[in-house]
Amino acid sequence: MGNVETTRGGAENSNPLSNQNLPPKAHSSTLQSTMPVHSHPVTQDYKISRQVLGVGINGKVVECHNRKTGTKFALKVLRDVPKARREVELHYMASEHRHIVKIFDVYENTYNGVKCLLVVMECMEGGELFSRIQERAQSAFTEREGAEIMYDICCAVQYLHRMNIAHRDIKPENLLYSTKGSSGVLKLTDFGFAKRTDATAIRPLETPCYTPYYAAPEVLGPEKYDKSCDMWSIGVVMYILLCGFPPFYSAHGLPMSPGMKTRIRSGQYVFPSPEWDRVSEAAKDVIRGLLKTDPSERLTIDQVMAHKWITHYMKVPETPLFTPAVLNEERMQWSEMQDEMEKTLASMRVGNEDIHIKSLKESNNKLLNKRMKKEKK
Ligand SMILES: Nc1ncnc2c1ncn2[C@@H]1O[C@H](COP(=O)(O)OP(=O)(O)OP(=O)(O)O)[C@@H](O)[C@H]1O
Repeated sequence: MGNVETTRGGAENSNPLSNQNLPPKAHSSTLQSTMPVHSHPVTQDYKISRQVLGVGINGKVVECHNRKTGTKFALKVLRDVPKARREVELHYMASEHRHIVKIFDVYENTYNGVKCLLVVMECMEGGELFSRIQERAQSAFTEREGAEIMYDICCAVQYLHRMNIAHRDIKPENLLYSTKGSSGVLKLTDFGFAKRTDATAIRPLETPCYTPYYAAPEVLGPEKYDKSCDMWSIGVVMYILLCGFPPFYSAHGLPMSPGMKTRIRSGQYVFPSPEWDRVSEAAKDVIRGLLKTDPSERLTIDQVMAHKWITHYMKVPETPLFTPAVLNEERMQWSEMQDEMEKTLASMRVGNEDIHIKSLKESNNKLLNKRMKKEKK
């Protein structure tokens, strides 16, 4: 890290290639916001490389170079469906922030009759957050560095929440460094599950009914519920950052047990010895506030940003942490941890999609109708 400068946490707009603040070109269409979308072939402006940077469930990310400047970018290829449009739109809206991966250009091109969205992003060459900490095995990784990282992540999330956008997929794989080395900036990416939470967001015409699989969003209201999912994720990332293992292990060092999901839901976790012995009480206080099972009790991003451990991260003790060593010891279990976090995030989202559940009266289900008639008698 080591990037404590005045622009920290603020928006930046330095790239001349950016279309932001420019009106859409004559041959471009626009999405819901002012995002310009080019309809000419992406290959006119960028040379696409065979180098695959990553593959996700929604599409491939490959390396590309701007034909005029030779600058390297990452190109995400998505099938042009409404969900992808929402992803690109919300990511673009937020992409001016220093700690959010920047989108430079968007194209809508058709390949073999399939409409695609092609998103040109800054190329994140520094790898994932925890891979970088894992590489630190030889030098001490301190609580203060952990606090600085959390400050950066929280800045990005505060920016999103103030724009009424919930990310809903904050996890270690979506936190990437811009470059290798100490000048790398940590940024949040992958808006595949992001959602607008303000009243102007498009909602179904009818009042939605929510299925509370994970918690009760109707108690909190959908807006706050979506944001509270991000807060839970921040809590998990912070916990791992300070010790190297997730909060909901069956027991540190043992494989994930089937009961882990239940424990996540009931919020059972501990701060085991020796990893947590020297971690400050202030850090544990933030984690306790973030990992509350009841989303209405969980800290909001503004509350976290006001907490001394985050605000005064430069005063946090420089206690060496076990994190790099534990991450190295437990490489094998990392993918299981990722799966479990993914499943939990998914269950939180399922509880709060804009799902309209038909009333029984609207049902065309013959069996159900038969049963209702029986019950009336
Ligand atoms: N801007 C970037 N620069 C470099 N690599 C990137 C960039 N964006 C994404 N990647 C790589 O591509 C992978 C997939 O990207 P992304 O997470 O955006 O796709 P996705 O289909 O939404 O994935 P997921 O399955 O995680 O939801 C990432 O894990 C990362 O390794």
